[in-house]
Amino acid sequence: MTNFCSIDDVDDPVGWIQSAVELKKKIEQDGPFTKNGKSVCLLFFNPSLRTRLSMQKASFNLGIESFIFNLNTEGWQLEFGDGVVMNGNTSEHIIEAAGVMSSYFDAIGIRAFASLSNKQEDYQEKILSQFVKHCSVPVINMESATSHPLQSFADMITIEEYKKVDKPRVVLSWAPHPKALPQAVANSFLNWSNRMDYDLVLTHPKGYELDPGIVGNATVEYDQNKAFDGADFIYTKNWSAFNDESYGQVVSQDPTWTITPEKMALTNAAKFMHCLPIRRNVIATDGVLDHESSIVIAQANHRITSAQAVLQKLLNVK
Ligand SMILES: NCCC[C@H](NC(=O)CCC(=O)O)C(=O)O
Ligand SMILES: NC(=O)OP(=O)(O)O
Repeated sequence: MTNFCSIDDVDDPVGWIQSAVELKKKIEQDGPFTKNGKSVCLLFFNPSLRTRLSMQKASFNLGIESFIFNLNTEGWQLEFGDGVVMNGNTSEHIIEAAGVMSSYFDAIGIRAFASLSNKQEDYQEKILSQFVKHCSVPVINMESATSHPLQSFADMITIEEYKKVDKPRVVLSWAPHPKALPQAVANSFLNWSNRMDYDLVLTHPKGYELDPGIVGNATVEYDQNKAFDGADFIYTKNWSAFNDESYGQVVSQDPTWTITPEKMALTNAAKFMHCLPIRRNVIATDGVLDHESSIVIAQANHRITSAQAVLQKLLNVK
C-alpha cells in the first residue's frame, strides 16, 4: 500500500477489521510504549512559550509522552453550558471532549486565560472547572482565569534557592503595561507566598487592589519606594483592575511604576523576578533585566522543575 486515502487503497477490508480488533487487544496487553507508559495532553486556548516547552521537557525527562493541542485554532469550538441547544457556533460539548481525551491520556493540562469581560465567570473558573468536572483523569492548571500554580511553584523554588535570610522580604510590585492582563499570576503568587515564611509586601497604584481573600497576610503599601526599602526579592507583574467598576480594564499606565535601576537601589540588593514574557522598558528597563540581580532565566528554568514535580506526583512516576 502506498497511500491510505480511501477504502480503494485497502486490499482486504474485512481482514483489516478483524486484525484491528486483535490489534486493540494487543495495545491493551502490550503497553507501555514509553518508559512510564503514560501520556499527557496539553490543551492551549492561549499562547505560551515557557508553559508549553517546560511541560514537554518535564514529560520527556520522565518518559511521559506529551501531546499538544491548540484548541482555539485547531479544535472544534467547545460548548460549556449545561442543557444548551447546540444550534449555534459551538460544535462539541465539553462532556464528550473531556470524555474522549480522558480515554486517551493519563492527565490533561489546560491553559485558559480570563475573559476579563465577565468577572463572575472568570472567578468561578468557568472553563477549568468544567474540565475538572468532566475529565476522569487528573487536570493540570497551566494558567487559568484566576491562577497559575505551576508558575508560583517555580517562583517559590527560585526564592528558596536564592534567599540569603530565613525570612526574606518579598515584594510583589505592579508595573505598567499597554494591554489588559489577567490577575492570575499575581493571585497565585500571593496564594503561594502566604503559605511560605516571607515578609510579604504588595505594592500597586490605587485602583489595582486584588481580591482581599487572596491578598491574605500581605502588607499593602501604595508607595512603591517604601515597599522596595530593604526588599530581598522584587517580583514584578502587571494586572488589570479587579474591582467591580473597572474589572479587566487598564486604569493606569503610570510610567513611574516601571522598575528601574534607581528603584532597585532602594532594596537590600534584591533579586529581580518576573514570570515572563516581559515588555522591556515598560515593565522593567533594560538596566534591570540585564543586571546580574535579574534571575528571570533561572526562574523560568524552574518551570521544568515544578512541572516535573507535579507530573511525578500526579502520575505516580519516578
Ligand atoms: N503566563 C505568563 C503570563 C501570561 C499573561 N501575559 C500576557 O498575556 C502578556 C502579553 C503581552 O505582553 O502582550 C498574563 O499576564 O497572565
Ligand atoms: N510564564 C509563563 O507561563 O510563560 P508562557 O505564558 O510563555 O507559558
